[in-house]
Amino acid sequence: MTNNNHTYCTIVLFGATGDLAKRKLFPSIYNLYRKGLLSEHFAVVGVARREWSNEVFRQNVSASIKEANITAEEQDLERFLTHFRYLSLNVTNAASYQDLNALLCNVEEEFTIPGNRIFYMAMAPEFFGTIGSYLKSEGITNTKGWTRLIIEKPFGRDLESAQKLNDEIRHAFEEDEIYRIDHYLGKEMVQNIGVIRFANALFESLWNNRRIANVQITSSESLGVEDRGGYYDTSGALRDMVQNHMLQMVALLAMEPPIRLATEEVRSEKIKALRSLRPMTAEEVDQYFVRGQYGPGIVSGKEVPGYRSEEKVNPNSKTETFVAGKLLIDNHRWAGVPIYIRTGKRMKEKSTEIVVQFKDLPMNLYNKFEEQLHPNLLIIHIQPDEGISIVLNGKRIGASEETIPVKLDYCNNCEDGINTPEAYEKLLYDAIQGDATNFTHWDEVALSWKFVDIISKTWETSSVSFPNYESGSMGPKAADELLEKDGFSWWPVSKSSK
Ligand SMILES: NC(=O)C1=CN([C@@H]2O[C@H](COP(=O)(O)OP(=O)(O)OC[C@H]3O[C@@H](n4cnc5c(N)ncnc54)[C@H](OP(=O)(O)O)[C@@H]3O)[C@@H](O)[C@H]2O)C=CC1
Ligand SMILES: O=C1O[C@H](COP(=O)(O)O)[C@@H](O)[C@H](O)[C@H]1O
Repeated sequence: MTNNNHTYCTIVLFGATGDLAKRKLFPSIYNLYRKGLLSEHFAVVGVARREWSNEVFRQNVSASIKEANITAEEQDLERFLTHFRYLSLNVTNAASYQDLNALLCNVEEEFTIPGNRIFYMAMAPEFFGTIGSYLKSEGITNTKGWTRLIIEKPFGRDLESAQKLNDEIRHAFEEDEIYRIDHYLGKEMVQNIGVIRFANALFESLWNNRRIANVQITSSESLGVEDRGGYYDTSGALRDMVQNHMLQMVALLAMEPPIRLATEEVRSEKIKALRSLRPMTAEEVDQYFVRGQYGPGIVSGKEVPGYRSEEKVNPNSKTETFVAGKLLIDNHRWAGVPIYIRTGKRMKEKSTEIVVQFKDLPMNLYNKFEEQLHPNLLIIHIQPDEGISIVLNGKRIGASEETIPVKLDYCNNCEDGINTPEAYEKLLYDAIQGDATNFTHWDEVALSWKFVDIISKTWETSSVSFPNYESGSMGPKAADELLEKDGFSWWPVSKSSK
């Protein structure tokens, strides 16, 4: 064996016949393989109830790779598929875990894998605790190698249920063996936030309340709830997007520089940032947060139904499909700087973007005195465009001394021949390497739930008039008023600003 044998492992995929496995995980594993980031010493054992044979499983894996438009050499794909095994198993049946153990020992011998096992829970969260406890009680975590648990969202639906779930999985796994996925942390430009901040004197010296007027984070989606109405109607945008992805981006933007890039140092700074979020009282929720639900409208030229007419959604649903909020971070660096967030479904376009608006200069030498200069902006384009723009003021060409805003654009995903790896690909690779930096620590999860619980509890008990925004718009009017009260407005998201 070479020195890399610490990465030789078996991925046990619970929920191997499901949507996530098909759309994201199989294509990601294949991409790692074809890039040479996975040695031949690996195996994937798919687990689900369906009575599939190894052959049927492999056909499905192969189809999912082709559907993901990955160019696959037939021979290469065939070799890749020999690493896949399938076991029909009901995860609630303790006895069948012995079959799993036998199969794992088998593939470990065949592919010379030293007992390293990743358990990936791509299943409904109600099974996470059961699987965790059987993995331990049936001796499957008892191997000569390492064991790691990758766990999907949602991680609970409030602090109490998240705590219960965490206690259950902690019976079988130590905190440092648990990899809680937040796929936004695998996105190229989310990972770039740290580099932009900590590798550029230009920004780090300005990254404080003396220079920054406000920060805006938008994650808009043009899709509705698609076929996930059943799940979404019990969740809503606050739990689905704000508790995890949005607050993770806030933490990365607000944290202090870590002393090193080690997992525990980065996490500890993110935890401090989340701890500094100003908590609200129930009475203050409406002052700081706005909720919305989409009605019918037109998206990309097509008529679409309102949320309440979607499949598996209660026709009188009070579930929010849009959230905007104003967050304050009570520490020395950020005191007084509002961080605005907004996210929603069936909005005008799909775009995730961060805008940092710098404070105006104390006086304007140019233009007319009563006119403000255009504020300097740093825009981090997370998706679909990936890149950075900086908006500065320049001189209008010609004799006048007038200034005009000038936009400097860097496009990350425009480089020829470079395909940004899919978030899941990067996160799977990290988990195989044992790098948990881009996964969420329990303390981050707990602090995020603590922050959103007060909002969800207040909303559950108060009345609301839904729908309150048209599909294809940028959300309810109240979301604009949230900023107008502070003298600001939302900067347009990428496509509409070009
Ligand atoms: N799909 C997505 O894009 C995303 C999903 N997630 C999360 O990932 C997880 C999985 O989601 P998704 O793939 O969409 O869900 P699916 O409903 O598509 O898949 C569920 C899987 O669980 C299996 N399963 C269900 N009950 C049992 C059982 N008792 N024993 C063994 N296997 C069982 C099903 O297979 P079978 O019926 O054959 O038993 C199937 O493989 C969820 O936690 C979800 O929130 C997170 C982000 C995005
Ligand atoms: O976790 C989730 O994220 C997606 C949005 O992810 P993106 O990578 O497409 O921006 C969202 O649609 C889904 O509701 C939510 O569960």
